[in-house]
Amino acid sequence: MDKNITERLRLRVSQHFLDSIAVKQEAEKILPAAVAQGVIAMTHCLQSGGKVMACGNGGSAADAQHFAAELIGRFERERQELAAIALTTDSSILTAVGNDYSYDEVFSKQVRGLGKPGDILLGISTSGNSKNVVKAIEAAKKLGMKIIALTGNGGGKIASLLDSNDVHLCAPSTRTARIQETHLVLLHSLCDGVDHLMLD
Ligand SMILES: O=C(CO)[C@@H](O)[C@H](O)[C@H](O)[C@H](O)COP(=O)(O)O
Ligand SMILES: [Zn+2]
Repeated sequence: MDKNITERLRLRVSQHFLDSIAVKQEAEKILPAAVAQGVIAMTHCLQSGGKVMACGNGGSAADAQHFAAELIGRFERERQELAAIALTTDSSILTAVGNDYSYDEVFSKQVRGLGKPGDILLGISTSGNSKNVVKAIEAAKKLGMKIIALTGNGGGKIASLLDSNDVHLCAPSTRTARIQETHLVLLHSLCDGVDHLMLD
């Protein structure tokens, strides 16, 4: 392998780490209090018989699934199963609703089908503008659900839909990869906080 290529790639990787660290350091200054609000809301919802529904596209779909797995399975410690579902996993629902209605409706129809007042919608969008997440939030709010939104890029359209009952965790970056990396820390912080309130 050409030494120049190796060196160029090594520098790019170093820069990814440095950029990711910088966004996380900025996030640490502005987001912990809002995460605490999210933890309290989620714990209250779960202990009152409610559930958390999570959605997002692409990497954020993976994040939604990752989060639901840690509530149903476990995070770092053993505890009871917690009611969480990712709205990104049923390919029959996703293809039928996408085909018969619109891809914009794939999450909102599940929210209307499964959601109850007191449940939480965890909506994840790095741009804050994905229409299917926006419509899911609109549907959830109509049902009396609370929203925990993970966004970036200033929050996009999603920011304008949220009110003081909701929790907005906006990663301070415009770059999708950096926002997603910060979202993972936020999701693990939510898991850790719920475990802390339930187990300690
Ligand atoms: O994971 C990545 C890029 O890192 C992509 O798959 C990305 O998630 C997709 O482009 C999504 O469709 C972006 O949607 P959003 O985060 O803006 O709502
Ligand atoms: Zn995890």
